Amino acid sequence: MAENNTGRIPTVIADDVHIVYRVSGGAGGKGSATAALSRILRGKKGQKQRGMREVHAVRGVSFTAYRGEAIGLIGTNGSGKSTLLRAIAGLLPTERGHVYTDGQPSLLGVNAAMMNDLTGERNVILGGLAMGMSREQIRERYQSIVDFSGINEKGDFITLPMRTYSSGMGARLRFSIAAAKDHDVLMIDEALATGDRKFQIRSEQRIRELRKQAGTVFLVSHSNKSIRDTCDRVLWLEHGKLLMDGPTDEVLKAYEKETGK
Ligand SMILES: Nc1ncnc2c1ncn2[C@@H]1O[C@H](COP(=O)(O)OP(=O)(O)OP(=O)(O)O)[C@@H](O)[C@H]1O
Repeated sequence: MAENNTGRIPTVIADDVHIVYRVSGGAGGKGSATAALSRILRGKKGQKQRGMREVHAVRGVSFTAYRGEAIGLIGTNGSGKSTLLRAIAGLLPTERGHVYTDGQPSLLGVNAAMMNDLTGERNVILGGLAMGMSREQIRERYQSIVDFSGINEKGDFITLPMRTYSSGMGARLRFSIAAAKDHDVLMIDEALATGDRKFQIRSEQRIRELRKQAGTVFLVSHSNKSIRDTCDRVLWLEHGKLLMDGPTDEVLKAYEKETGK
């Protein structure tokens, strides 16, 4: 993208973005046996289903993110933070409005796909390949990824299947693989909350480095401290709407006043 007249380079532009989920939910709930049975009885996939419910998760959000910025996303549970990130990553279609991005943003969520039956070691290789690193780059960075994750601090865990890891260990490994690469736009969804404090400090340091390498980082977190330590700008979402967009201190102060935390 071209530089604008302020000299800053935009990396993500969200223009009046609306995201709507469509959920088929009968009286028994979408996961129940009766709901499944009624879906089968209703027939083919393409048919319009009765009882389809809409969740308007993001409602007219607009902002521009620039290179070198670390932007925190805050808001109470269900306010639309993860949905907005998934739309920026191109994983969800917009109902209305547009998202423009410079390059392919990488979304790192605590649920990022990893193969639980494979060892941590194999997952580093697969995860690296999935993020577009070459085999050579993965070989070069392998040890620093493992060291950064701290997985081997208490024994040789990296050669064990990932299903034997605690949720914090899995999240740390995912973050370490993603952070080994320089990203144009890196989006982190709550990854920091699952690691212990020592790991959080290391990841915050890495986020600051990624920013220096001219990328843009988005961080969804319920930890105001993580946001304060890493972000210079904060977007506050509530009920899918952008309530505030401004410098970290200003927005967090208003958020803390409103929510009491
Ligand atoms: N897959 C889905 N199908 C239907 N509705 C969904 C789906 N995912 C999220 N929602 C709904 O969209 C709204 C926004 O959810 P989202 O996960 O984006 O919020 P969030 O701000 O990230 O919440 P949290 O802080 O709890 O992680 C909520 O009302 C939620 O119920």
